[in-house]
Amino acid sequence: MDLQQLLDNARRNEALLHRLQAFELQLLSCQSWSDLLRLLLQGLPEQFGLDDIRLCLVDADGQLYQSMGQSLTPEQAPWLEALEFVTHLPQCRPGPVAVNPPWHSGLVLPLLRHERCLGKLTLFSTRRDRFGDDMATDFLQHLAAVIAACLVMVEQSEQQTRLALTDPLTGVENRRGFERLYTREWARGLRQFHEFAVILLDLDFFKQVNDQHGHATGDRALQALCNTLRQIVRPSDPIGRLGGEEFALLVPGCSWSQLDSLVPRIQQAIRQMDVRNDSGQRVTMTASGSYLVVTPRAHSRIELDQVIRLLDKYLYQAKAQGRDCFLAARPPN
Ligand SMILES: Nc1nc2c(ncn2[C@@H]2O[C@H](COP(=O)(O)OP(=O)(O)OP(=O)(O)O)[C@@H](O)[C@H]2O)c(=O)[nH]1
Repeated sequence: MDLQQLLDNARRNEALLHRLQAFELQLLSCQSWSDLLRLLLQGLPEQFGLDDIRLCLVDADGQLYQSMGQSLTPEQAPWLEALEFVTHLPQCRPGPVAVNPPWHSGLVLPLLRHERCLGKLTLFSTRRDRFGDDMATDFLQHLAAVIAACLVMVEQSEQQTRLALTDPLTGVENRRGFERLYTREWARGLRQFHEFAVILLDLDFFKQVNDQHGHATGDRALQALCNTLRQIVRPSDPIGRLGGEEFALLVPGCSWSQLDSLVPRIQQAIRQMDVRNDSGQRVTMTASGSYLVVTPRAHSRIELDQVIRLLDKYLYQAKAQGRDCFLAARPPN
């Protein structure tokens, strides 16, 4: 190799190093799955002229997939399909890998954190000479180590966010969490011209349950209520605890006629809940509530607070009508 070639190589390496350093800074500023996955799936190929990348992640208990699913917006959900989740990954060494057409060269980088393998990143190119046996991979291994650290960091940050949005007793969304999902559903409804239902419900005579059977029984009743609701709606349908014993359900794509059959099923399931007091005796429960269908419109945004205020009025009437009663609310124009 002559001097000119050596200089050219050195310049190329320096440029690559700068790009890697800039990319690492972007990685380190990621706080959510949305930031990190956008950077890895879109930024990495763009900024390094790669033809494709594949990210494989170890997710033994499905928690990682769930955490990403909860955090990404419905529009970002296809990113999950672009990732590969495995329960176990055999040790792999960094270096070139055999690839199938249309790719002509590939490089695999294990994502290691404190000697634990979190996954692997594979880079693909249509150029045969892009990833060869003689290629130095130390820069890229460093990048892989930063990616691994960011995966751990973002997972922790997402856990904190989740905790801040979750009701600790029942595990459902708290008011802020429910509001966030309502806002997301409103935006989705606007884009896809679809409606969604909101159901507000409140356990009847709950103070008596606490007074007669103790607070622990009351807590069990609230947990049983949430488990019951979870079994009736789809796993992805948001359930929120808005306060004490007041809960709300958001049911995407649910029409008035579907509510006509869903609401009685909810009432029936609550009547059948198996809540026991400290002596093992069954405590029967009922709930009252109100419901409406929200149709998002571009010109007038209806906030969750407005919906809940309206539903509260009907809930109050339902209670006044003797409880174990759900009323349809007249939606705002
Ligand atoms: N066990 C338990 N009780 C709670 C919790 N949060 C609120 N409560 C109780 O919920 C009860 C609500 O009572 P009220 O608002 O009078 O309503 P109610 O007795 O259900 O009467 P109606 O709603 O009119 O049928 C109060 O006794 C609160 O102390 C909780 O996390 N655990």
